[in-house]
Amino acid sequence: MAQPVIEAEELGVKFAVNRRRKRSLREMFIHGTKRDPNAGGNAFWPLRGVSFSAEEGDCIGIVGKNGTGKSTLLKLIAGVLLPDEGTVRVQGKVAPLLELRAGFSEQLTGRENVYLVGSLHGMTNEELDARFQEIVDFAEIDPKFIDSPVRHYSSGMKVRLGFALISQLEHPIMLVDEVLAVGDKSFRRKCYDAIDRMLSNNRTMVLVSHNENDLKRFCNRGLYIKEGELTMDSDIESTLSAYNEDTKAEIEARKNRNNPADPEQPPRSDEDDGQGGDQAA
Ligand SMILES: Nc1ncnc2c1ncn2[C@@H]1O[C@H](COP(=O)(O)OP(=O)(O)OP(=O)(O)O)[C@@H](O)[C@H]1O
Repeated sequence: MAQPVIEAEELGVKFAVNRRRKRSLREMFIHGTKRDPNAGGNAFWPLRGVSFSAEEGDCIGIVGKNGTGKSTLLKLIAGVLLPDEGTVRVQGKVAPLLELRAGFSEQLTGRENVYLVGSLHGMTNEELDARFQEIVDFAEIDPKFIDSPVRHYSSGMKVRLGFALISQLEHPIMLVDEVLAVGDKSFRRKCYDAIDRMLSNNRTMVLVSHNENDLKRFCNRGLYIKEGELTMDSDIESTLSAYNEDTKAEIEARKNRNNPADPEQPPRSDEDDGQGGDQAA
């Protein structure tokens, strides 16, 4: 039987009170060695006891409410965070499309960032020279901006340049965190084509998204993370149904709480589902 390309066992990470958590080299490179300024509250486990494995060619969608640990899971797979419990074993190189802003240095120009981040991911200068124009064209960065510091770029420009660069990597595993939500319509179409191309090469992808259409389009499997725990690992349709059911039940419960069966009480008009416009709910 083929070895899984990603294998997580009882994976957990803790954000601790007033204690410097172990940081990976990459994390230190991105954030420096400063203490986490938010490390003041109680210790908590954003993610705990997560076990799953992915085979070559799998495209796994991760769903769940905001703040339930989806991005944290991707960071653990990418090696950007180190687990406090359990293990994650990854077979092959990882192309991470997450925290692109953190990956790019604001002071450096678009060109410098492409060379720096590309080389950090193992591309040679020759490869970068050969692909540079293609990357800039894909990202639709106006040539007059490519030598400006990235801090002057819009968030869409940064994500486009990040996607254009990372999608050039031929690594067997891709981790994608919500980047499809950022680009405009025409850019999204190009991203879809690029992802289709990557998946047709039997690569493995893990995608965090709140967009049900994207999840259904690409993923064969779905993981549902609820309050830091993996509550479902199934086909994407069943996983989305379970998530949508829970969300519906939660909205109902909230409505009932805010609006108990009291004929005197007028119905509230400001209900929302608390998902900030999420489409997967
Ligand atoms: N570096 C950190 N230090 C402290 N807490 C953190 C850190 N990173 C994430 N968290 C917290 O961990 C929890 C999980 O965050 P995570 O970003 O994984 O959620 P998510 O499911 O990806 O959310 P969203 O759907 O909003 O992107 C949240 O409560 C978040 O505030």
